[in-house]
Amino acid sequence: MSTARIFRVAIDGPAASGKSTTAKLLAEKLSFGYIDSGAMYRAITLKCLRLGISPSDSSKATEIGKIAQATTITFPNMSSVVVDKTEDVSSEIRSSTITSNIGGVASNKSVREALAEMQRALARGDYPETFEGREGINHNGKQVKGMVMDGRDIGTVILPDAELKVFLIADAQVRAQRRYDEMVQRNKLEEGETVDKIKKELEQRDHEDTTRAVSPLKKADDAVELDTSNLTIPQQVEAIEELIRNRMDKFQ
Ligand SMILES: Nc1ncnc2c1ncn2[C@@H]1O[C@H](COP(=O)(O)OP(=O)(O)O)[C@@H](O)[C@H]1O
Ligand SMILES: Nc1ccn([C@H]2C[C@H](O)[C@@H](COP(=O)(O)OP(=O)(O)O)O2)c(=O)n1
Repeated sequence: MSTARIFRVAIDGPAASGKSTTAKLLAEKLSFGYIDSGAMYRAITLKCLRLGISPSDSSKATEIGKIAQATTITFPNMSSVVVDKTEDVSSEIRSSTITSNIGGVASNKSVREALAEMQRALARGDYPETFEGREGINHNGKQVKGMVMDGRDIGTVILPDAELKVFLIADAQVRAQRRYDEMVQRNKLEEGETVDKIKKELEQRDHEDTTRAVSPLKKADDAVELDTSNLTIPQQVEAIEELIRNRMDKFQ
């Protein structure tokens, strides 16, 4: 088990506010680990759908919780997510089918407990030894001096004592336009997709995320809020990097 202290950065915020882009770039610059907690919820949603289980079926809540407990999620590098050590699901978990079905998984208490256990272990730097017999939970298989984790409840529930908490926000129209541009760029624009439709979907998901009973999205009291609406990606990375560097001076 690791004893070295790890500088933990929690980045939360609504959908498409820039969390994962910013977190990945920060992790690269600072040689920190990066954990995309949303990818874990997406991976469990994918598994349920493949098993023919509707995540919103409340009669299946216990079963879905067991699926989460029994699933191994690996991040072999910053952008890849592998389930059960065999399949790279990085691309498939980003589909609109997964996004529109994720609410049932995200509001399932036992799923959240199972994923919270993994996320905290990852943030402690207890790679793979934390889950003996379930090796495969690691981050690039190496020890790091810091960790950036992004999601909805990282600063409030998962790492309430994180060394730095950031709450990223951006105007809904701006977020929808960015997601639209991303889909065009990746050649993933689906039939009938418009900026307006994406905006409505983002707002619907923000509503679900902020109103669910378990671990709702909310800014932690001690989080630094950053509005990325009028920032470039390098600007938002620099702003957070500065916060990290200032606090790292006093860390250890
Ligand atoms: N400041 C910015 N300016 C322009 N595009 C941005 C900015 N920040 C993020 N993006 C883009 O917006 C989209 C959503 O960002 P992403 O990091 O995926 O958000 P989240 O992880 O919060 O859902 C991505 O295509 C990303 O490249
Ligand atoms: N820590 C987290 C991370 C994600 N979730 C849920 C709620 C989110 O709407 C979905 C998808 O999260 P993800 O960060 O992948 O989504 P976006 O990139 O913002 O579209 O997962 C969560 O409940 N808690």
